[in-house]
Amino acid sequence: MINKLITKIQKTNAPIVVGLDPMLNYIPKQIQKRAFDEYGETLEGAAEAIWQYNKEIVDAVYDLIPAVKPQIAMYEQFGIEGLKAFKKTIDYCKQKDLVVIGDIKRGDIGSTSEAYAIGHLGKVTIGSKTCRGFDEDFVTVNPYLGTDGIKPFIDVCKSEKKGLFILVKTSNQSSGEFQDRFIDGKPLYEYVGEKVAEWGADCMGDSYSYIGAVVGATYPEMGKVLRKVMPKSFILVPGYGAQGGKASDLLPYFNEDGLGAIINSSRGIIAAYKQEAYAQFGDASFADASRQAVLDMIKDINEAIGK
Ligand SMILES: O=C(O)c1cc(=O)[nH]c(=O)n1[C@@H]1O[C@H](COP(=O)(O)O)[C@@H](O)[C@H]1O
Repeated sequence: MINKLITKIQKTNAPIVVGLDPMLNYIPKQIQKRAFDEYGETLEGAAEAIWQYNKEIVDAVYDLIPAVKPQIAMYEQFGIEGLKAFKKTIDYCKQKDLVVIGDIKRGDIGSTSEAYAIGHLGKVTIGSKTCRGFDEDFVTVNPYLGTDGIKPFIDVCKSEKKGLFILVKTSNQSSGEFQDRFIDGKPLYEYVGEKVAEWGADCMGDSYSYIGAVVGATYPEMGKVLRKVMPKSFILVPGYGAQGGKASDLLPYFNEDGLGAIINSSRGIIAAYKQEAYAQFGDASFADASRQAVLDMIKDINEAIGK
């Protein structure tokens, strides 16, 4: 799947991923009304609204981008109905030939991680049959539990030809509380980066490992260091746009081959129509605003990285 991701990035000339993080208050009133008229102001109604919203956005942008990243929390808040919308979104994006990164941030003791890995990337055995649960192409994983919490995910990736993005340095304000702690002269995030490189070494695609990392756009100095610590790992870079990350800071996340990073924007794309810069589109053309925001993001990033 890492090879597909790279081929798609090259084809679209867009090292970006659109985050499908639907909150009800981003969804235009006309879509909410249609869903609520049919299903009431219920979990089902909300799930229908987020699915319809996602579908319109995906239809408007799929030809421009290599990948999407649905964040499961946005769906889980609506319980089982929300998870059904999560699955529908994954399947629809795969039909459109997009690479799907399930942002699930899981990680637990080995046996539990194995169940997460099976549910999201692999197949579960039921009697004489095997069935697929969510079936994303990549997932995000939290490495706090160490190697035995990560290994089941890697094993499933090996057999399924899928991939991971492991949290190394997150984009949020408090990420330094633990991640920047110095241990024997080195920050913790560097140890985690070294581990990602080690885990990824025997998981190579054609040019990059399918064991990648997450490094926030909001910490470019650390991004620069981590790029060198994990030269063969693709880096998923959230924090551009809504969290203040700037294109001009992103060059160090890329390797000299012009590859190695994929920049995420969620709110900045899916709720673009609410921003002043795209206000002319209005509620009715929210998906066109998202398309324009994707075009602007691609231009912004490619200019900054000299492409
Ligand atoms: O793993 C992630 O994607 C992630 C890691 C991180 O360090 N920071 C971060 O913001 N994210 C996710 O990236 C998305 C960012 O959304 P926006 O700030 O709206 O672009 C959300 O889905 C976050 O959960």
